[in-house]
Amino acid sequence: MSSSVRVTSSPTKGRALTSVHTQRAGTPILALPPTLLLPTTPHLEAFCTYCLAPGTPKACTQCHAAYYCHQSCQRAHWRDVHAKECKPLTKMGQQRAMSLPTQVRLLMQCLLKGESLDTLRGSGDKDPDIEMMAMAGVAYSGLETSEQNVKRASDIVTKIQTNAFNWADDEAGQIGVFLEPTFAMMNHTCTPNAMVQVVGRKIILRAERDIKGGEEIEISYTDYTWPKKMRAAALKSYHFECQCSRCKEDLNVYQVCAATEGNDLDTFSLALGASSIKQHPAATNSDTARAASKLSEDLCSLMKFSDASQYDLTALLMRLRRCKALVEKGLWAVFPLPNILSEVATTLAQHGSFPQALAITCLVAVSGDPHRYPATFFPVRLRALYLIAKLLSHTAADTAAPASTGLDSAMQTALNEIDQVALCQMLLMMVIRLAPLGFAHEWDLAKDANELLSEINQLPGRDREVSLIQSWIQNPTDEQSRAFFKFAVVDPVHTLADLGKTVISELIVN
Ligand SMILES: C[S@@+](CC[C@H](N)C(=O)[O-])C[C@H]1O[C@@H](n2cnc3c(N)ncnc32)[C@H](O)[C@@H]1O
Repeated sequence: MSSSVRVTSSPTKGRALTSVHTQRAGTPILALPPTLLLPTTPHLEAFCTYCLAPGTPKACTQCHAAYYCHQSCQRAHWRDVHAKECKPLTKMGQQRAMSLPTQVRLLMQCLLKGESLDTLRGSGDKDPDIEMMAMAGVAYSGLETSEQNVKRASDIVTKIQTNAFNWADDEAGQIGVFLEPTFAMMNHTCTPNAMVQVVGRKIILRAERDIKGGEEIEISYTDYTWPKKMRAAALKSYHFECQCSRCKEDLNVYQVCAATEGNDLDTFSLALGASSIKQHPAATNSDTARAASKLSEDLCSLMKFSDASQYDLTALLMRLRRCKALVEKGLWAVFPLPNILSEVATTLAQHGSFPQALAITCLVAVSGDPHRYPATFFPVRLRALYLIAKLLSHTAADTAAPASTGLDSAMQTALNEIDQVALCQMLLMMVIRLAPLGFAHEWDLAKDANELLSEINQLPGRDREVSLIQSWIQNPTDEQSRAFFKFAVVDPVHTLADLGKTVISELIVN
């Protein structure tokens, strides 16, 4: 166990992980490889079985049920577990192996590796589903289905259910599960002080706000922006009822954001100042607050968690239209609106409608993300910054051509008035600066940002702008830097975000 944390006990939650020292918001507290890691069954073919990198990995030529992005991953996975699981998977046939529930496949890995997850606690549940999974895992692993083996396997299944966490890809969302004994000591709250971030094949525990020495480190096992009922459903397999303020008072994202302390909400934020984001009517007016929570509950079934590559614009727009009440009330941060808007932006970009995608992405980045995730370094927020930069690199060519017909005039005027190059550079520098300290070179998003930044930095004749940008990134909090950041980043993104509102109104009407 690292010297920065220790295991303590909580009167109501069992064991807990506690911070030994004060940790500043954003600091990586732990970085560990997972003990068990697997893409969930629907994602097996699209993510490397060993490192979970997205792409078109190649199947193991024996079992065709494990996929690798590179030979090095295949070799490492072979040493880790595949040497033991390949034969049983081959024996059951590709079709059955590829449709095994994720928990059964994890159980097989435990049984074949002789991993009993000793230090972890299970629920001790004995329901028929658990027994079925245990029987299947034992039989598929080639072990005798004796009472003793099935009992041991049932125990492992309940430990997996209680201690495995979701592995989230920056782009595709929750695509895998992992288990790691120190991480498994952390309890849940929907108002966490820490978060788990995936970098390469490592899991990083990062302070989400300032944590004092002796304070319990708590993470959220679900996306805490989901409405209460949806969070409760996601927590069901952990067998407890969350007693946090977000749950007890059914607070919406604006109310939680208004109560958030211990974060620098201003530096590197696209929102117009910490005080303004805390003053949203859904935080200050109880009727609007209740309406926000109610609409979120009513609309949560609209969220599909589909594969980003398969968005269907017509179906997506129908879902967006159902969110009309949220749009009309300006509740841009309330689930599922920002999630659907991000899907709409991705789909529009896939159809080549870059200006519209840009405007919507800016709207989510200024009016959704800062309220949903108050920490400026939250990966969802950094991904939006990168996307804005990427989309600007597409629209820049359109604005450069005076006879462009691809842009409507308001967008053309707005883009012409912006120094798009400086904006891109500064957004990308924010992504790199806000990556977990010491891991920027390993984190895919920061690597992509660095690559795009290197291309843009080669543009000639920009010495004056480059020197202003350099002094801003070195001293982002001094008065001059703040003014420059507002002028070069915050104001232009807000102008584009306002155009995003028009784009959405048109999409809802048409
Ligand atoms: C990943 S483990 C966390 C460590 C656990 N407390 C232990 O003693 O091993 C998850 C389990 O911790 C307990 N737990 C986590 N968060 C809780 C909370 N907010 N309230 C009550 N119990 C909680 C539940 O029993 C849950 O199934």
